[in-house]
Amino acid sequence: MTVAVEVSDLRKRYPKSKADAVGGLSFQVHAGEVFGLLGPNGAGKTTTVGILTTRVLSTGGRASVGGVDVAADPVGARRKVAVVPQRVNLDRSLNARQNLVWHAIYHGVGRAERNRLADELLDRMGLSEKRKARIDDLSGGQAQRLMIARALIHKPEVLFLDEPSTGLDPQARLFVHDRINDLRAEGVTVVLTTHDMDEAEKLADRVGVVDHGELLTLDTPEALIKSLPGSGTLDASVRPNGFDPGELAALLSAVDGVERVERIGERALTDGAQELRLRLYVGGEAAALLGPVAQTLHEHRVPVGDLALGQATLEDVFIELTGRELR
Ligand SMILES: Nc1ncnc2c1ncn2[C@@H]1O[C@H](COP(=O)(O)OP(=O)(O)OP(=O)(O)O)[C@@H](O)[C@H]1O
Repeated sequence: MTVAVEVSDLRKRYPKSKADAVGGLSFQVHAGEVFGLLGPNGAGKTTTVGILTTRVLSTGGRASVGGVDVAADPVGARRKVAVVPQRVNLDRSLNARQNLVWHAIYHGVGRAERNRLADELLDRMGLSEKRKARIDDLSGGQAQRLMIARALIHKPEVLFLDEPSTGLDPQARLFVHDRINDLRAEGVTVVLTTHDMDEAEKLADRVGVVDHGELLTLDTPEALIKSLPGSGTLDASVRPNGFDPGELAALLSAVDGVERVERIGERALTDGAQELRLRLYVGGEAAALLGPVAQTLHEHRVPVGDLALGQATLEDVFIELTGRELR
């Protein structure tokens, strides 16, 4: 197994800051995998990617891409990587195709090759008809696809994608996901930062969760979900019938096999009554608890609108690790 990205006891403290933005982070990304870097706002993801793409200088530890130490050889490291930032940073004085060609020139790609690659990438990103478009005339999704095309034109070994589908409509999001899967099939290593847990669960081979500049966990999405206490769930929609949510949660937590209960929402029913939605995390087979849970609610005269089996998700893992507080 070849290592594409290596971060070892990496640290970054911004000038005048009292705390480390990245505080001793260590992980490896394998060549050819899609790696999800997850964490709440301010966790240190952008700073870490900034160091790996040579835009931010670290204050301790080591970081390398494609075997090149980013601090010792930033020029060499830049050849190995490409980054698709969250905000559009295309050159507005150039049209869509010219943006690709100029980027290729910057990276020393020969004339015939860069023209061929620009047309091929425009086609692959569904932008052939927009080749002469001004940047300001592109939609958010088209600009994002053009930035991915630009990133790929010098054939990077590692592609960093910062929040690749924020602000995209479902079609554009699926298109970007398909292209990420294509890149994996071609052996390009992809490091994805995202707040979208569905996206991470669907695309990433492994994910690392960071918070306060430290790595909390790293594994495949499936393994992380399995490791969650109570990875099977039961979702119950009930009319509280005088019980407050805490009392109902306590009632259901007392059912043998229920590990914890979370309130996931409420809504007003057409007759004006409130309906409470609760998620029960269970240790064993969730289906075996359908009967006991229904029985407990029935005994306490709590009407049940719906009781359904579910499965914990990466979002549950994320919340369990990083808490519910706003950042
Ligand atoms: N240029 C800077 N100067 C000072 N502090 C900074 C700077 N950039 C980031 N920080 C701080 O470093 C910490 C980590 O920020 P970073 O942007 O790396 O987090 P993040 O995980 O990418 O967050 P988000 O999900 O919101 O993009 C935060 O506390 C942030 O306020």
